[in-house]
Amino acid sequence: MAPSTVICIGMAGSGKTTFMQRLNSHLHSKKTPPYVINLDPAVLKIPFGANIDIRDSVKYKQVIEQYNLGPNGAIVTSLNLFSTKIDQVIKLIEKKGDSVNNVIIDTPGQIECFIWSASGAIITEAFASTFPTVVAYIVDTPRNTSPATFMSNMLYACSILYKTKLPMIVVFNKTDVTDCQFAKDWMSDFEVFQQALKDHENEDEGSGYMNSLINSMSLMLEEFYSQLDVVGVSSYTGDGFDEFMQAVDNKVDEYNEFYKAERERILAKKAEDEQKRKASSLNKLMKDMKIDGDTDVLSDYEDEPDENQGEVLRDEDDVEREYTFPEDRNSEVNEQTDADLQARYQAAFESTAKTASSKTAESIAAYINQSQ
Ligand SMILES: Nc1nc2c(ncn2[C@@H]2O[C@H](COP(=O)(O)OP(=O)(O)OP(=O)(O)O)[C@@H](O)[C@H]2O)c(=O)[nH]1
Repeated sequence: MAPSTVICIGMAGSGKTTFMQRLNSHLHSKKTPPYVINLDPAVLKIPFGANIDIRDSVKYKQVIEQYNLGPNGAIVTSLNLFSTKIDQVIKLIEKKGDSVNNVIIDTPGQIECFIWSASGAIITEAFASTFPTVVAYIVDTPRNTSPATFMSNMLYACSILYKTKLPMIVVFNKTDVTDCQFAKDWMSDFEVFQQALKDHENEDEGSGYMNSLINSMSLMLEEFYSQLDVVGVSSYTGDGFDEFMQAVDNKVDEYNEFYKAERERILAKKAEDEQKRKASSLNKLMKDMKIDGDTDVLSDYEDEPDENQGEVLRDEDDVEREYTFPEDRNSEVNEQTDADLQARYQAAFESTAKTASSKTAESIAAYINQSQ
C-alpha cells in the first residue's frame, strides 16, 4: 500500500515544526514511524530526525552569496535546486515499500515561496501523483480569535486548496493556550460568525465597507469549509493527534475516491495539450523550413529504416584504408588557377548546402515526429 503523504503548510510561527516533531513522536509511539522530510532550507535546527533534509543538498547561505539573493529569493532558489532531485526522493520512498505508512513534510514558513513557486508545484505534484497526498494547514489558534484575522487566514487556506487541488485538513494548533471551539463554531454556523463580527466591530475598527465585504466573503467560505476536516491539536501536550490521524485517513479515502480521478484527468488534459502544442510547433518548423505540408516526412523516414540503429559503423578489420594524399590531390588540380578553384569550391558548397538544408529539415521533422 502506498504511504499517505502529509504536507504541513502554515504561516510563519504557526507551529509547523513543533507540530511535525509531535506528529513524528506520536507515530513512533504507535509503532508506525513516518518518513520525515524537511523542505525548509533556512531553518537552523530541526527538533526531529529527518530522513531527507533539503539542507543536506542545498546550502542556504551559499545560495544567498553565490546568487546575490535576499532571504525569500534564496528559499525559492534552494527549492528550485532541490526540485531537480525530486525523482530520486520519490524513488527512495517507493523503495521503502510497506515499511512506511506515512510521509510527513515540513515546508518553509514563507508560504508563498513554496505554494506560488514553480519548484513548490513540481515537488507537490511529484508526491501527489505518486502517493495519496493531503495538506495539513496549521493555524495559530490564539492569534486568530478576531473574526477579520480568522477570515484572512481562511482565505489564504482557500487559495492553497485552489492552488494545490489536494484534500485539506485545517489544524488549529496551540489549543493548550486557546480552545479552538470558537473557530469550529464560526466555520459550521454562518450566523455565529456574523454575531462575532458585530461583537468585534469596535475592536477591529472595521469600516462599514469592510464588514459588508467580510459578510459576503464568509458566505463564499461556507462552501470552502464544507470541503475541509477541522482538528484542534496542541503540539506541546500532544492533544488531538489521534483525531488528526483519523482525519488523515478520511482525506486519503477522499483522495482515492475523488481527487485521484480529477488529477488523472488534469494530467491527461495536460499531456493532450502538450501533444497539440508539439504538433503545431512542428508545423511551424516545417513551414519555416519551407517543407511542403503534404510531404509525409515520417513515412519517408520509415521507408528507409536505419538498419544500424544510429550505431557508428566501424571499418571491418581487414578493410584496407584508402587515403588521398595531398600530393595526389595537388597533381589533379595543379593546372587550375586559384580563381577557378575558388569558383568550383563555391558552386560545390552551394549545391551541398541546398541539399543539406532540405535533408536536414526533413530529418529534424522526422525526428520530432518520431519522438512524439
Ligand atoms: N503553547 C504552544 N506553543 C506552541 C505550540 N506549537 C508551537 N508553539 C510555539 O510556537 C512558536 C513557533 O513554533 P514553530 O514550530 O517554530 O513554528 P513554525 O511554523 O515552524 O515557524 P517557522 O519555521 O518560522 O515557519 C514556538 O515558540 C513554539 O514553541 C503549541 O502547541 N502550544
